[in-house]
Amino acid sequence: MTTNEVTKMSSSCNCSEHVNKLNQQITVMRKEIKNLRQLLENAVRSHRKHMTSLQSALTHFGQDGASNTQSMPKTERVTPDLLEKGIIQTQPIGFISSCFSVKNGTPRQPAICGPSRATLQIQQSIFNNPEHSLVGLETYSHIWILFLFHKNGHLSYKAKVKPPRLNGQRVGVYSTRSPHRPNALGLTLAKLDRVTSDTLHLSEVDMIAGTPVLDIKPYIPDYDSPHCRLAVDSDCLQPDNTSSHDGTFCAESMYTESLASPPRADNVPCDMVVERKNGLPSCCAVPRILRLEDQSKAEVLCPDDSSGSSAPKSLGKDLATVLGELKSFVSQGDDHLNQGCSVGMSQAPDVPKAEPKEDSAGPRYGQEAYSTIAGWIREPPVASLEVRFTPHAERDLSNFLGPITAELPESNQPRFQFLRGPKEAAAAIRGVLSADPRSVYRRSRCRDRLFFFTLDTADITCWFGQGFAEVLQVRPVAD
Ligand SMILES: C[S@@+](CC[C@H](N)C(=O)[O-])C[C@H]1O[C@@H](n2cnc3c(N)ncnc32)[C@H](O)[C@@H]1O
Repeated sequence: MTTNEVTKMSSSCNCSEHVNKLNQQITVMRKEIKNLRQLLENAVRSHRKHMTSLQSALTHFGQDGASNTQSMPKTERVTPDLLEKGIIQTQPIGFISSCFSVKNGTPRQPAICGPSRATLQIQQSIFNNPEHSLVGLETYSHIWILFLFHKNGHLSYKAKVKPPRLNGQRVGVYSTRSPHRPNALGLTLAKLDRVTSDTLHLSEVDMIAGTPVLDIKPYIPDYDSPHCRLAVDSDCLQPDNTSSHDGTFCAESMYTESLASPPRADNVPCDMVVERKNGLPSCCAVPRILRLEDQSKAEVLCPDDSSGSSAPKSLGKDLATVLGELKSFVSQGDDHLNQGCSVGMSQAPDVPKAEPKEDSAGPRYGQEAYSTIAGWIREPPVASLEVRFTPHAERDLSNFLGPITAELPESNQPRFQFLRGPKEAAAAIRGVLSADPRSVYRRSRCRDRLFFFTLDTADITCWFGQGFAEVLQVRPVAD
């Protein structure tokens, strides 16, 4: 309805209430038109960008397009001129097979759902012998996975986004892990359970089945965690140390021994304990205090040592004393010790809270924190939920078996493809639901509605109440 029509109507019926209503409707419609225009503009902008990239790629690869990269010699997929412009024709090294088939109900970060399992097979089109590319990787417990958010549905993005855990508040896209970003690239730190030939067996993943993987790299705390970098650097600078002053050299030397999967001591803040290997410090994001049979080798990092030095202090004390010291150190308010550590945080008592730092210069080595994170990561406005199962749902779940093994031969019961059994599935369901997987819209507008998601071969039905999520039914997926 046009403004003229509204005016005409108002003069004929002279009913001010009616006119007010119509005016309100017009305001709403105008807003909607504005939003639509914005969306359209974004879509056109994004389309133009992609056309430009495509055109460059087409020019380079010939008019039949670059999609036939499989038939091209591997070395010719990227040429120096395009590479220099930041344009590469990506080719997935493999595709994820995972226990999550759709985005809904997939953990927002790998750490919230430990048992989430997946496999990744390296494609033959990448290497003639894909298994060769994985030699040595089995010595690492975790790997970085770089992947494409191929199911984003659209390629549009905005400079500010509303992370679900921030309950509607906006922040810059680059301060978040939002899937909707200019180059739809995801980064996940996954646990590497084992390697068989050309296949990686993973857990702690947040990627859906079919996700194209562009690259993998070993997770090396000495390079990737600022806490560990400090440990390595400070030790390398000791005058009596035979290694060079280069932290890289130092870090590589100490990893000549392979790291067996260390047991976790979740009650100890990570990155605090340093174990010596080959006379050099080996720090780990997973604390290995339980492995320190020879306690004379144990060292604790004291980043705010009054001497100003951040060098490790030798302890040579028993485990209880070490733990006591760590606890009191933490409770004194040295909140920097835990920042940046994600392993075992949920179980860690006395974990200090991370506040956003006001100092724009940021932390400096040997002075303040090694790394800082936004306060809402650990203290989001959206509280985590208690997760319950109805007796009916528990019975449903107990019917499931893990994948076929020698101990679990064929049977008529429903089976999981990835998860090892009902216990692991229950833990995964708890992980997904306790983090409240609903969108902000659903959380605020669609209360008490049923929520469905698929985990491995099970369809889960649940509902959300005040502060809890309750699983009502666990059924084998229809197909
Ligand atoms: C918030 S992102 C974080 C991913 C990664 N850890 C990161 O930081 O880049 C995780 C969410 O992305 C979505 N997702 C996972 N795989 C996807 C894919 N292939 N395409 C689109 N969305 C995906 C799921 O809904 C999941 O909850």
